[in-house]
Amino acid sequence: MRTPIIAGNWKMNKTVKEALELVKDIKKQERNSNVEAVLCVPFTDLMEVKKEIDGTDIKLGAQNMHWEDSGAYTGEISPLMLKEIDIDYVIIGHSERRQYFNETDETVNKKAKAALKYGINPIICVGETLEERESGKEKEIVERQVLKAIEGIEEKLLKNIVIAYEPIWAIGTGKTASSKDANDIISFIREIIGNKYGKDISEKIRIQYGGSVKPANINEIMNESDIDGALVGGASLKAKDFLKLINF
Ligand SMILES: O=C(CO)COP(=O)(O)O
Repeated sequence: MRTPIIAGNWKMNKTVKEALELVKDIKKQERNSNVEAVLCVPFTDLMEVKKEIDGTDIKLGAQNMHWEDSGAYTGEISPLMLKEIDIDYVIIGHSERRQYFNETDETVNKKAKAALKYGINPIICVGETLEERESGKEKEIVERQVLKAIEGIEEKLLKNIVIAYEPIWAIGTGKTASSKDANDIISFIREIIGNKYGKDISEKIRIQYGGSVKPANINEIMNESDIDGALVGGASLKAKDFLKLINF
C-alpha cells in the first residue's frame, strides 16, 4: 500500500509572515493522518516553517536546488544547505523551471541524484505541453522525461522518489486532465518503470497528479487506481482548501 501524498507547491508566494499565518491555520484543524501532507515553500520560508511544524506530522519541502554541495554558483542553494534545515522533499524539474530557467532532463537527473545522496526525497515533475498532447506525443514525452530523470539512480533509492505528472496545459488554467486520462498516463509511467527496473520498485514509487487540483475534484482524482496524490499550486495557498485536499 502506498501512502497518499498531497503536496502544496506554494511557488513564489508567501512572505515569512504570511507563511506562518498559513501554517498556523493548517495546524489548527484536524488532518487525515493517513495522508502525508507536504508544504513546498520558498527558500526564505523554510527555517521558520520548519520551526512552526515541529512536533506535527506535516512534512517540509523546497521547490528547487542545485546539484553541487557548494561553489561559485551565485544565487543557488545546495542540497547540503537544505539538508541542514532537515527538509524531507524537494521539487525537481517543475515545468515552470523547465520553461523559464532552462531546466533540462540532464539537470533534473543531476538534482534528483544529489537530493537522494542527502536523504532528501525528490518530487520529480514531468508532463507534456498542449501542443504535444494535441499531436498525440504525450506518452513519448513523459517516457523520455521519466527515464532520463531516474537514469543511473541506485535501485535501492528509487522507492524514495515521487513523480508528479503535471500536464503543462492543466497548470493554473483551471483545466484539469480528466481523472481517467491522468490515471492512464500515471499507469503508463508505472509500467515503463516496471519494465526497466522491475515491478517491485514500480509498485513502491508514488506518482501524483498536478494541474488545477482543488477541493471540487480531489475525490475523483484520488479514486483512480494509480494516482497516489496531488501536487497542488493555487489551492495550497489557502488553509481551508488545502485541508479539504488532505482530508479528501
Ligand atoms: O504547478 C502546479 C503544482 O506544482 C499546479 O498548479 P495549480 O494547482 O495552480 O494548477
